Amino acid sequence: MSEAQALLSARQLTKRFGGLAAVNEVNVDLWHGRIHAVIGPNGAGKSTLTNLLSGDLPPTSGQITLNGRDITGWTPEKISRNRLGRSYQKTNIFRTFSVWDNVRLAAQSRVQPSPFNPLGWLGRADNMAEVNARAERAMELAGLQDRRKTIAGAASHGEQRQLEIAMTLATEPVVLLLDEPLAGMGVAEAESMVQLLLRLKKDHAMMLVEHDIDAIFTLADHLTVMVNGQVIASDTPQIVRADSAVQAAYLGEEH
Ligand SMILES: Nc1ncnc2c1ncn2[C@@H]1O[C@H](COP(=O)(O)OP(=O)(O)OP(=O)(O)O)[C@@H](O)[C@H]1O
Repeated sequence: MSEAQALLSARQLTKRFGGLAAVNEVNVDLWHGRIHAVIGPNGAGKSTLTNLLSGDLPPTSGQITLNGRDITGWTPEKISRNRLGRSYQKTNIFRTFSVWDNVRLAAQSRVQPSPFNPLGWLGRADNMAEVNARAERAMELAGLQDRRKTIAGAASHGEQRQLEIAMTLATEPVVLLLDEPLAGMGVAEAESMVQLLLRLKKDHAMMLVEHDIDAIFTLADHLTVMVNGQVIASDTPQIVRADSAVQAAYLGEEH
């Protein structure tokens, strides 16, 4: 990979649902060590864009490359094994399991079972050691070392969001797609999540779909604004903030 190559690139990415272009010829580049935030009003196409990049939805047209390889049309599992991780807003959490067991299960998902012995990894001590080490690193990175035994469903809202991120980190992604990690958080929880995202930024290429404008201006190097499936602005947050079309369409007068 050359220095000048984005880790993840989407070109002319389009998703149609019948007559509706939910994502319309969108270009995105995610670079190592940088956070690319995506904002837009409800229905703008942010979740659809995330789903396209993670392989959860096939695009109608356009191309996605990861580390220089064309991954368009790959399954989410294959994309995940190629080091793209996304968080799924709690839907992946086993609420009756401990925080540690959730992270460990996520770490196991990276071990690819052989088609001849799908449970082969179960008896392999070296695999288990690797899985545990990966889970341990993810717990530490996400700041959950003191919550190993906490039952996930009983953890605070903020801790559950940290857990989603830890589960994503357990697959050792280099590209991270995070869907509203600050949603529903109080001031203190949001501040600690911002600090976590700043730590993660150093070693990842990140896309952040987020509504919290203050957090975006703290975190993001690049800001894309979507409206009705289209990108109406994409530049540094400072330049985007000054864009009159953006102010009219999204940010509102208070910004
Ligand atoms: N599976 C689907 N089938 C049909 N239409 C869909 C589907 N998923 C999304 N849409 C439509 O595509 C458009 C974009 O939706 P999307 O959820 O991507 O927007 P969003 O920006 O993430 O919104 P929000 O902020 O509310 O989550 C919306 O008009 C939505 O109704």
